[in-house]
Amino acid sequence: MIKVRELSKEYKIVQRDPGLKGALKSLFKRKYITKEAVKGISFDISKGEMVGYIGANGAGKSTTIKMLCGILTPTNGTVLVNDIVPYEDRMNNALQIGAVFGQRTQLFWDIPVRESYDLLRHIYNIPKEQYEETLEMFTEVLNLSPLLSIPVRQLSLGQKMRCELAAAFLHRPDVVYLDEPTIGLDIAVKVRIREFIKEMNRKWGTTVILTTHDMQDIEEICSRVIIINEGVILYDGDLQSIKSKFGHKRMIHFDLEYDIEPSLPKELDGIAQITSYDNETRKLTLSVESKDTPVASIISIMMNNYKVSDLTISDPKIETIVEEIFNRGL
Ligand SMILES: Nc1ncnc2c1ncn2[C@@H]1O[C@H](COP(=O)(O)OP(=O)(O)OP(=O)(O)O)[C@@H](O)[C@H]1O
Repeated sequence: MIKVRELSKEYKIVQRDPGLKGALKSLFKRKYITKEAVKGISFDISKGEMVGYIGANGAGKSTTIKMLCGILTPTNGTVLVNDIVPYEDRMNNALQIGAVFGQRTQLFWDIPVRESYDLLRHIYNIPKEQYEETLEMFTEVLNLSPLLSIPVRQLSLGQKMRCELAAAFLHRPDVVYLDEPTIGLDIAVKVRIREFIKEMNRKWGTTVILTTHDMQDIEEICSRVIIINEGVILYDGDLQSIKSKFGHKRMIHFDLEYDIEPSLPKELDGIAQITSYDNETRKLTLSVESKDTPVASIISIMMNNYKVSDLTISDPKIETIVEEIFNRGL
């Protein structure tokens, strides 16, 4: 369904000397540097797959998604989505895809949500009966009824995101691209959104490509992940193998009572690593291999060495896993 071959994208960035002189100079003589954001990547995605497209900030995720959507034209390589070249046939491609781009809206800012949907119905030429049936289902699953009569600008982030998702799936597209659909949302809304995406996939076999920094989104929704780093694909395969290799890691966050230059107690040499320390908030984060030493023992050693006012344990962030894959290999 989606075929990506040797896909690259270079951005040309204007270089400007500082100050007014620099600005004036650049009006007459422009200097460019080239940034290669995506470097010859290839993959296939079959109908109905739900794929997590992950990587650190600036890895090239949005650039790839924009080429898949047809918003950007590649510098080299090709994309085919259902035999359509998205950047050459944007109109027909738009009919077969839906998209949610984090903070941007595809709804009309000043009119009630229901009227935006009605406009989308006309844009996508959705048969009236199908539209009403779909909207009724979305209203129930995403709890939209209190929101439909409100203009988008008056909605909270979570309410807006639920409305955005409904808009992306309203015309029952074959493929939906979701770029950070749960960013900044509380856990209840995240759960509802994840359930909705899974339900649409079950019901209509929608292919979903999801970029997110939230590992939980990936775990709940995707069985396959593609990891990109500096424009190159590092891993393409099932999530389970990544988890069994790297899932033992835990992050332990300590709130220290006093600001001291933290160093790892000797007993934790080779077992834990300090990944960050902020001397203003006095937050210290350790990463540990929980399969080697129980987290409880590590905490107890730390408590003997530092005055700790609070602590939390979390799974590693995607960035940490990607960094580790990058450093250690697979
Ligand atoms: N319009 C642009 N002009 C110049 N450089 C750009 C442009 N858009 C992105 N880049 C650069 O290309 C690289 C990849 O950016 P991209 O937005 O694709 O990353 P990303 O993986 O989506 O990051 P994030 O997780 O922060 O959204 C970055 O170095 C970025 O600075």
